Amino acid sequence: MDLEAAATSNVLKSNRCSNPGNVRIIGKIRGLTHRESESLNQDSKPWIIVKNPEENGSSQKCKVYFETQSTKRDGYELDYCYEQLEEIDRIYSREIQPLVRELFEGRNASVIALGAKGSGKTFTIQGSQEKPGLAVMAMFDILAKAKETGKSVSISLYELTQENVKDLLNPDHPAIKVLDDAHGKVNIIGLSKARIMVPVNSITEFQNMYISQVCSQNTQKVVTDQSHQKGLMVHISSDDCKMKVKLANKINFVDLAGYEDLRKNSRQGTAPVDSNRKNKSLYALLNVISAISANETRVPYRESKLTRILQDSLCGGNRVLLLTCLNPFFCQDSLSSINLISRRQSIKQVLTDSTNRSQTPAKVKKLSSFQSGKTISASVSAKKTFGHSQLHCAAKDSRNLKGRKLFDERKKVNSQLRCQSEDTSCHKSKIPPNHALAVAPFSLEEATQDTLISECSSFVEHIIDSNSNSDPKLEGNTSATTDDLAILMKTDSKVSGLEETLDNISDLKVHTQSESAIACNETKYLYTKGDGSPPLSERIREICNNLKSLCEPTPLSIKMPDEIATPCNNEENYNDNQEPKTPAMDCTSARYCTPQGIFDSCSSKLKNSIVHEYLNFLNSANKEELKSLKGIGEKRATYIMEMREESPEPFKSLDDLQDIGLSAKQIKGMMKQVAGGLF
Ligand SMILES: Nc1ncnc2c1ncn2[C@@H]1O[C@H](COP(=O)(O)OP(=O)(O)OP(=O)(O)O)[C@@H](O)[C@H]1O
Repeated sequence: MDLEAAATSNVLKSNRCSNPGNVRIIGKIRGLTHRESESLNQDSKPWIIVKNPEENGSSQKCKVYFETQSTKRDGYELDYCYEQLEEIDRIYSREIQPLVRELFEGRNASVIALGAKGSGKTFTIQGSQEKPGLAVMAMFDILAKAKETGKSVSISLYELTQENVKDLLNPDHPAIKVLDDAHGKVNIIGLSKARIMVPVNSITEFQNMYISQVCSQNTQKVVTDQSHQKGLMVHISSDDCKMKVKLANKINFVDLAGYEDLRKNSRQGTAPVDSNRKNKSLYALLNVISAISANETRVPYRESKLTRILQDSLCGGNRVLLLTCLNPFFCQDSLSSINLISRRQSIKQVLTDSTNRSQTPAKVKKLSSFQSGKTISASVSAKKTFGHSQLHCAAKDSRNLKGRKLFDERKKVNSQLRCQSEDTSCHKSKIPPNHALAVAPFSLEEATQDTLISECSSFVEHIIDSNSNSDPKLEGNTSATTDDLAILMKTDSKVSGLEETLDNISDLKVHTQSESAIACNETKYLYTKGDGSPPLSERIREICNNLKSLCEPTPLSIKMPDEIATPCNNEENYNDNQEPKTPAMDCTSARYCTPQGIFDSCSSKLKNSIVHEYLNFLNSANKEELKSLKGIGEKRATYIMEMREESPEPFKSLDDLQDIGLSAKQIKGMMKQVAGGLF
């Protein structure tokens, strides 16, 4: 493995082992402006009351209470909250200085300011020429340390408007692209740092560059009233002669767009879609942080451009500081934002506690759940605890909250296989979205077979994933290409009875020309030469049997839930070289033996296939095709096209149709129309 690949491997390795303790959530009550302090009544009570850990005594957490809180709740929990009169210098020395120190020890960091409009985010992060903000203070220290250690410092400045990234150091440059390279590492293509280094020699030079660029964009902001997020990336690099690889660490400062409560906006008549877009980066960020805190294997970095840009600073042992800025006077958006953040804070706590208490059993449970094809894991069970409350609290706005996906248990179950293939480091299923549709949009037979093939390719990706986990040589190889598969094939040595099973799959001649079928053939090759672990062969058998059962008048077998949990060291099952036998049908359950049971099983598979193809259609059809569907007119079709620009596959389950304003009843009606049209 060359050095660059080794470095990439380390990045990917660190992506996997996140430490929940690395996320710190703090608050800051904005100081008063001159005008506010002049008009302030001496007798007026403070709106926000803070009880920091030292005052709390027994508690390690800070509690924030609001004077005008309508509901009697026990305050909002944060790690710490800085009061109105506390200066930014104090936040710097307590929160940022340690991050700068760690930056030079090889740890990335992200400082993200969020909160309502006018809550002091820009003032705290960027500051002004007279009163430098946290980023400027950090730069001062970074330059001094870089001089000491002989490292070079460069910066990138960007602005995110909706999902478009703009290079502030070179505003004429076309939109920046955020892409994965062949190793699954994020590349920000076109951003000044990536093209030309922008070295920083002095703090004045930096301050001029930073404040002037961001301020010029602020002027635009007033004109367009679009949500802008501003980001500063400070890169520290050094040439390691021995490794001949330029090592770089970075600290990010992000000033998020002002948070706007969706409920308030819908009451005021603002389109929920617009508000949703404004808050999208925040929701996506919180989802990522929740997933990292929960030690999830799949972290939804792809939900927004911001999380993609920050990906290598959020993952692993890197530090994240969420700074919640609060308005000193009543502000509904401040209340909503702290509510949102503190809920994540308690999630973080729940998950950290549960992870600490049962680290080993959790791992075992996760492994066995994967082997058994179930999605039960320690983190999932922990997630249930908060997922429920999240759903409850956001019930009214669930249509608008795209970021809710991570907390939606129903979706979690429905998208079990999809989640496997969506691991950030893995490639997605290779089926082109409109492949099946190009022939016949809702061909049941093809649809069903396609789903199974897709299941098969997802499964291949998971194997690659698990191989790279278990084999240190292959660690980080999660974004396997065909070449990577070939390497895996060579390294593996034994398998039993799988070639024939896979031959059966190819005999069915399902989409032999499609990329997904190629993926299956690769799997076959992989298993033939590979170190196929017994539970995997059991899974292949299951897929094969599913295919057979769909192509024959009478199903050969019906998979019983218990069967999946076959122990992996069962030699009787796996050590034979015979053709895999169709598992005997367990007739203890009358349900699966009766014609009714068999019919039910087949129809549920067909139903899933139709849904799958329908979603594929929505994710790939052109506007005119979309408009041909019941319930989709010009407006919805346009919105779907826009959604696709932000995310290539916005519809992952039927529930996602609620994002375009369809009710559950309408969705059901649409599906009835589709299924009814077949007969
Ligand atoms: N600690 C402080 N002391 C005095 N004035 C402050 C303080 N923090 C912020 N301000 C003032 O409050 C106003 C709003 O601050 P700022 O622009 O930083 O808010 P913001 O959250 O970035 O707003 P937006 O979401 O619109 O970008 C500014 O005029 C700023 O000078």
